[in-house]
Order: sequence, then structure tokens, then C-alpha cells
Amino acid sequence: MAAAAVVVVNKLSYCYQQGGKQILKDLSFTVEQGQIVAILGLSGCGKSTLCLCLGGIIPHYLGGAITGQVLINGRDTVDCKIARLALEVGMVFQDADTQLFSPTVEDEIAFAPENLCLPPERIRQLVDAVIGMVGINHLRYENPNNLSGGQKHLVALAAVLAMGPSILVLDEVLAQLDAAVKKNITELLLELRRRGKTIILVEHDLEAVTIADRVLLLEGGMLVMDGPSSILRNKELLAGHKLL
Ligand SMILES: Nc1ncnc2c1ncn2[C@@H]1O[C@H](COP(=O)(O)OP(=O)(O)OP(=O)(O)O)[C@@H](O)[C@H]1O
Repeated sequence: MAAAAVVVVNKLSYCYQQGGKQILKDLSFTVEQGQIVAILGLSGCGKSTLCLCLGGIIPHYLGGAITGQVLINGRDTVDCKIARLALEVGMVFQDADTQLFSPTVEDEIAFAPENLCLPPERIRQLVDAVIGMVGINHLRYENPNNLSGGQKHLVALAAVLAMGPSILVLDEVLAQLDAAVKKNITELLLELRRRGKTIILVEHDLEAVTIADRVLLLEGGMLVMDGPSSILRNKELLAGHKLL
């Protein structure tokens, strides 16, 4: 039996301003539970915009003109409250500064579980667990503002994992990590997939996305390729799309 589609994107088009430039053009695809899907494409092709649509940031916070449909675990992102969506989709933004606002890393990770009114002991367990998973115990009492770009992404990832979403949308989270940390986080993503999480990964580094089961390629806001990650070995095809 085929795995359930946890993300359904159906004829999605989007402009940031009514009547403005169309950024996403008639995108349709589905993602099954437990898949790692990489979204590739040249700078400006709409990868981050698509991520924002998947997490409901578009249209809930950024407005604009959206047509078509994005369903997350069967919920339409336009109709579903953003707080509800955040329990299903954990997003780490390309610019992690936009999602970090607490005085310490520990507080940042505890923030959402506290808002869910979880018991203090449970919150402490969750914070310890995700700090361990992401390997940031040494940053626990640091102010997120003082961290490097890569470290901020790790803190945002830990904060998202503390919410226990079934889907992760990670926008260039691996890009700024050094090789050893990148390897650890890659292994973590594979472990999360084994536990049934669905992961959507935007990266420019083709090497970093070889863990993906599937690759989607955007060009000028259009989906021009949707195939297995083995296409990453096809140098001619990649060069043809200016990815090499
Ligand atoms: N808030 C915004 N308002 C208006 N236009 C925007 C906004 N954010 C992005 N854009 C435009 O949308 C287009 C797609 O941007 P997007 O960030 O989604 O591309 P990307 O593929 O993620 O690029 P990169 O790889 O450089 O991160 C670009 O032309 C960009 O200038």
C-alpha cells in the first residue's frame, strides 16, 4: 500500500503583491510520509517562498495573492490557524534571526512547550532531549543573538523539534555548518526519517542533499523536475539546469 501523502500542493501560484510578479507558478506535487525531499534551484527561483507556503507563513503573515491549495496532513494552510499548523510543520527559516527572540538558547527551546502549557518537568525533559539530539549543550546558556549563522539554525532546529511536528521544512540549515556538525545533523535527519518524520530540505550544496529520496527542481517558480535523488549523479542533466 502506498504511504500517505502528508503534503499535497495543488496548482499553487503566488505573488507577494496583488498584481505583482508571479513567484510560484502552478506547482503541483505531493510528499509521502517518511520521505526526505530536496528542493533545488538557482537563487531567486522561489524555494524559500515555497517553504513559506508550506508552513502557512504565506498567506497568514505575508499576505499576497495565493491560488491553488496546500494541504498539510489534510489541512488547508489557508483555512487552518497558524498555531495549529505549527504543530504539524516545523520550519527553520533561511534567516533564523526571524525566529529567535529569547534571551538564552534554553529559553528559546522551552518557549513553545511553555505556550502549550506542558508541565515544567515535561518541558525540562523535552529541552534536554532536543539539545542532546542537535548537539548544542555547549550553547545552552548563550544568547542566540551572539551565535553564528549555523549555530542559530541549530537552535531553531532544536526549538522546532521540541514541538514534535511530523513534518520539517528546513531552508538552508546545513549550508553554514562546518563539516563535522553537518555530518551529525545529516545523521540526525536520517534518524528522524527512520522515526517517520517527513523532511523537506532546501539546499544549494548538491552533496548535502544526497540523503534525499526525491529531488524537486524549481526554475523561475515552476516545477521542472521531480525525480529520485539518483538524478543528482547525472552531471549532464544538472549542468543543463545550471546546477553545476
Ligand atoms: N517578501 C518579499 N516581497 C517581495 N518579493 C519577494 C519577497 N521575498 C522574496 N521575494 C522575491 O521572490 C523571488 C523568489 O525568492 P525566494 O527567496 O523564494 O527564492 P530562493 O529560490 O529561495 O532564493 P535563494 O536560493 O537565493 O534563497 C525573488 O525574486 C525575490 O526577490
